[in-house]
Amino acid sequence: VRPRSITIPIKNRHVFITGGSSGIGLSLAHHFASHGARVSILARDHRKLEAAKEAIQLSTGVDVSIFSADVRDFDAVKKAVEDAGPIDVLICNQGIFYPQELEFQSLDEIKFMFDVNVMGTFHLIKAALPLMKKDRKSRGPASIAIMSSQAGQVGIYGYTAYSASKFALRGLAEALQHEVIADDIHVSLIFPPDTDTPGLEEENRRKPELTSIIAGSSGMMKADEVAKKTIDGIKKGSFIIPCNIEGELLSIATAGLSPQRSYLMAFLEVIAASPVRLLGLFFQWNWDMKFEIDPLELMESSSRQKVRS
Ligand SMILES: NC(=O)C1=CN([C@@H]2O[C@H](COP(=O)(O)OP(=O)(O)OC[C@H]3O[C@@H](n4cnc5c(N)ncnc54)[C@H](OP(=O)(O)O)[C@@H]3O)[C@@H](O)[C@H]2O)C=CC1
Ligand SMILES: CCCCCCCCCCCCCCCC(=O)[C@@H](N)CO
Repeated sequence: VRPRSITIPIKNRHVFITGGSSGIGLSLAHHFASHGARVSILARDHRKLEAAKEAIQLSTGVDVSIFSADVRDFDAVKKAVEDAGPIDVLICNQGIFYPQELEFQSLDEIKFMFDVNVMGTFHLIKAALPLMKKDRKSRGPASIAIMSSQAGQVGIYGYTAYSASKFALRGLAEALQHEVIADDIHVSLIFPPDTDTPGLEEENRRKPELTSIIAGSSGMMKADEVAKKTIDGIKKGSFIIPCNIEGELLSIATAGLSPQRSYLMAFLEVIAASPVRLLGLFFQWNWDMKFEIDPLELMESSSRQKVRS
C-alpha cells in the first residue's frame, strides 16, 4: 500500500448516489448513467425520485433503480443498500444547509443538519462497507466519495453548524481511507463552491448577507460542472477533489496531512504552500473588514444610550 496512480472503472459498475433526485446528485446520476454504469439513487421523496428516474431514462435510455429512505434511519438505509446489491462506487451526497448565526439558530436545526450530513454518511458507509469489501480483489478498485463543501475547508460567517458538519466529514474520510486502503477502496472528498441547485435557491431565501458576501469570494458553478469534476476525481482515485480555481487554492492551503497519490500534486503543494498561505491571509484581512462595526453606527448607538440614561 503506497501512493500510486490508479483508475477506477465506471462502465458496468454499480454506482449508488444519495440525494440523487435533485441538484448535484441528479447531475451525477445522469453522467454515470451515460457512462454505462448501473445507477441507484436514494432520497426521501418518492415523487422526486420517480421524476428523476423518468428524466434519466429519457435522456440516456438507462433504467435507474430508486430507493426511498431517510439517511437518518439506519435500518431503512441498510435495507435499501442490501436491496440494491453490492456497490462499487458509493456517493454520499445527501446534505442540508440552513445558514444562520449560531446565536439565532435553534439547537434542533443544528442537530438536524448533523444527523443528515454526518450521521447519515456514517449510516451509509456502515451499511454498504461489508458488501463493498466482499470479493473486492476480483471486482476491481472501489470508491467511497463524500460530498463536502468549500465551507468544509474554511469556516464561514453564518455556517457555524453547516461548516462544522462538513469539517466532520473530512476527519471521517481521512481515517476511513486508512481503514479501507488494503481492500482497494479509495476515498474521495468533494469540495464545491456555491452551486446552482434547488437546494441553493431555498438556502438563498434565508442567507445572512455576510454569508453571501464571503461565499461570493469563490465563483458560482452549475451542478453539471460539479458532477463532471466529481466523476473525473473519482476515476483517478483523488482523495481531495476541488471544483474551481479558488477550490484548487483552498485545497493547497488546507492540504494538512491528507493522502496524495499524485507526485506532481504533492510537489505543487510543497512549492505553493507559503505563497498560498499569504494569499489566504489577504482573503482573511479582506473578510475582517466586512465584520468591522460602522463607526457612525457605533456613535449613534452610544448617543442613544446616553439619551436613555
Ligand atoms: N448547492 C450548493 O451550493 C452546494 C452544495 N453542496 C453539497 O452538495 C450536496 C447536494 O447539494 P444540492 O444538490 O445543492 O442539494 P439539493 O437540496 O438540491 O438536493 C438534496 C438531495 O438530498 C436529498 N436528501 C435531503 N435530506 C435527505 C435525507 N434526510 N435522507 C435522504 N436524502 C435526503 C434530497 O431529497 P429529499 O428531500 O427527497 O430527501 C435531494 O435529493 C449537499 O451535501 C450539499 O451540502 C456543497 C457545496 C455547495
Ligand atoms: C488560499 C486562497 C483561497 C481563496 C478562496 C477562498 C474562497 C472561500 C469561499 C468559500 C465559499 C463557501 C461556499 C459554500 C457553499 C455551500 O456549501 C452552500 N451553498 C450550501 O450548500
